[in-house]
Amino acid sequence: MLTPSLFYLANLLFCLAYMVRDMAWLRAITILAATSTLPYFYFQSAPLYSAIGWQTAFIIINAINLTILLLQRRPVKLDEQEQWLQSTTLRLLKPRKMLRLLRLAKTHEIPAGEPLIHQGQKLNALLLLLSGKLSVQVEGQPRATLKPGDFVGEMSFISGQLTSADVVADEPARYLEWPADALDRLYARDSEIKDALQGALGMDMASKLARQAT
Ligand SMILES: Nc1ncnc2c1ncn2[C@@H]1O[C@@H]2COP(=O)(O)O[C@H]2[C@H]1O
Repeated sequence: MLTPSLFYLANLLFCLAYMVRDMAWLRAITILAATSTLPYFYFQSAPLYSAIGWQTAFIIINAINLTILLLQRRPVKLDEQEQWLQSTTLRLLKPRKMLRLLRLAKTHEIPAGEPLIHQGQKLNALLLLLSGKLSVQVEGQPRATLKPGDFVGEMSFISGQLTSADVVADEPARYLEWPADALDRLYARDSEIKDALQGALGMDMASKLARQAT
């Protein structure tokens, strides 16, 4: 009597699993449901080993995927600089995605007075200023000042054209540099990062326009 009831319960659990939208819950309930079928198959007049084998395979597959999902959902630890980026320029990216993006970047430092970008060059990179101050000049005329958290070289990165201005360090500066081809490869692999980074670039340009208007 107990085993048919367990089998009935297992099927109800399968129904519930197919109703939930969260993948971790779906897998957890499926494991429970599949486990509940095992006594029913075992305590038949002749144990149904083939059914037991298949249910065990489903349990193992779901358990492996559930473990991977839960590991991916662990909270991530961010250092001070990462926390700052997460609350400012890269806030559209989830922390784990942001770390994935940051792993592709190299950090550079330049002294005051040093040029970072020459007008008309093929930059093939996207930069993000971490500290210091940069001035943007066209034909020697000042156009804008860039502060920590601003992207640099984003115009040529987006358009694929040559750089639109000279960019010079007003004070010692530290910045991140992503090679454009590494970002292209990441874009192809992870559309969530692509959408979030494109959103961040849009917000960056909007804030530069707003600064220019004041
Ligand atoms: N008017 C502006 N305001 C702010 N930043 C600018 C301006 N013009 C150019 N830049 C920056 O200077 C960079 C020069 O290279 P890019 O054209 O790739 O990207 C440009 C921007 O990052």
